[in-house]
Amino acid sequence: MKVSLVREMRRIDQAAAERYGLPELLLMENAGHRAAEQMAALMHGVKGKTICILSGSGNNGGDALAAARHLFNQGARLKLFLAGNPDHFTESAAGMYQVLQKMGLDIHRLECDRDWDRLHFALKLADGVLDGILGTGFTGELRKPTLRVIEEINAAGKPVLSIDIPSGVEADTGRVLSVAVQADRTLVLGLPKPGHLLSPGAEYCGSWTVDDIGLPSPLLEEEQIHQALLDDEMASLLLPVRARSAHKGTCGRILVIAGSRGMTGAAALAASSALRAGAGIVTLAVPESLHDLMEIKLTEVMTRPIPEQTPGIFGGEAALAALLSLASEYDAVLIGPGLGRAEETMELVRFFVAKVNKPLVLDADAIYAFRSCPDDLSALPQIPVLTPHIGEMAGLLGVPVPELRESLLPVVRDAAAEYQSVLVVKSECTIVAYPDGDVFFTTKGNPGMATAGSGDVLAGTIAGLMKQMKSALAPLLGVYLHGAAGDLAYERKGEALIASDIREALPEVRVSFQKKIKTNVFMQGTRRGE
Ligand SMILES: NC(=O)C1=CN([C@@H]2O[C@H](COP(=O)(O)OP(=O)(O)OC[C@H]3O[C@@H](n4cnc5c(N)ncnc54)[C@H](O)[C@@H]3O)[C@@H](O)[C@H]2O)[C@@H](O)CC1
Ligand SMILES: [K+]
Repeated sequence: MKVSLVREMRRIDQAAAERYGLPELLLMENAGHRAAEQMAALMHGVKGKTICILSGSGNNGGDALAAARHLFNQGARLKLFLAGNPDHFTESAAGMYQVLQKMGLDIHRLECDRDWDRLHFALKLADGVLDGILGTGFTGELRKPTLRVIEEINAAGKPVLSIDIPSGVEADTGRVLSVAVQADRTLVLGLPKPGHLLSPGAEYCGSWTVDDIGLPSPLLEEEQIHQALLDDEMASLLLPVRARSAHKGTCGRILVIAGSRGMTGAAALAASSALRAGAGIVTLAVPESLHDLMEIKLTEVMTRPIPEQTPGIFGGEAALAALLSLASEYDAVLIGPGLGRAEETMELVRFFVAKVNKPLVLDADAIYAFRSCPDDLSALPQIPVLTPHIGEMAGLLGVPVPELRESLLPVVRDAAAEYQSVLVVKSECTIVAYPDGDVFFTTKGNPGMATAGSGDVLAGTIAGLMKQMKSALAPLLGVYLHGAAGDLAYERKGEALIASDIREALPEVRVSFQKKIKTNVFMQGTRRGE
């Protein structure tokens, strides 16, 4: 499913009217009808229940006013408030407002203290709240009265359904500069927006469902929209099917360059995750003094000692020559987990990646190696995949983390183009950005995955997939499988999950996903046969 920016959603809206003859009022009516249905689901029926409806004067308010009519028809008792100016109603919202007036429904304005008291008590007595104050038309800081309404809603603690997006969340960025409605559910109209996915906005949405409100599907699948969800549908298209004639060589020979004294675990996790992702052969290159230890630690992963200058860390010309010669025998290379940040190691990383011409994943300290020279990334012989967490991404860009978070999507998109790299930026919602401008948002994952080694497992998973599919697409499937494995591990271990639990859940996720795909194909087949 695509993810749309506000201007793209407006363009879709306009095209629906101009190219398909679907007027805005009709879409609003659909949105209102769906919102009433969702409200009934949230409240386990609305008949005889009191619902407090907050409407703004934009089209988000129009949706709420349309919903009000349906809820009234279904026997709900309504308390309607206008958190906006009736003189500023959009044409469609004004249309919905007039219908309610003709039905004899009172809509209270919020002007004097008595009005605010009325709102306060209505919220106190309500069984549920419908939030149609602000939608995609809102950016920046809230005006004072709107801020007060939202604070009243949140303080009441009633079940809340937000229409399109919780009021106060900026749709393009997920920013919440003042406050936002804390929704239990959000009915997303048309397509999800970045604000439903990125923090902090995502945390205000509760569970969300997307409804196309009757918009023609060709508009929702437009090629000009360059954001998409990394969902089951996309993963099922990406998942490679292994040929019966496959052997370990065809499934990928992956070289992992990782580890230093004190960080051998990162190396072991990354290498073994590459195998769990289905790679045929994985070799872990480590500084020679750590080699014997790694041989004991790992069974299926092969190990190679690399000459060292300083015990237990990578560095020096002999190491560079050894790594380049070794890499020539492999299909893809992962460099970075647990390398440490010694200057000789950083130098080795920069020389190595400038010379190696293989599908390449740079993780952790290998990303740090480019901190003072990120532009060098664009001159590499390959388009590397970088897997920074948000702090590492901010470090690479030389901006503070809060600043990066505020405009994560455009900044990461620009950086991917500028550095000619695929950026996998890990956070509550990991995003994958390609140099051509395409950006993908994760739908899987959980807070339990914020644990040491989780990133090593992801880097290994991506590298492990690189020969099994088009290497440029491996980050997408890798992020999806890692997130899904993390969810499975979370189900079993909760917040006590550790990185190897994610790795060990990878096979099960892949098997169950393969089964699902087969069932779907089978069902499509029988439907076609009918
Ligand atoms: N294709 C679609 O997605 C459709 C969208 N519709 C709805 O239309 C919404 C967008 O409508 P609009 O563009 O009219 O915008 P909104 O209704 O989201 O917001 C506009 C209102 O917000 C107020 N506002 C703006 N900034 C403010 C601030 N800082 N503090 C307080 N108030 C502020 C404005 O005064 C205006 O009244 C969507 O979110 C959705 O709910 C639907 O009506 C049907 C079709
Ligand atoms: K809203």
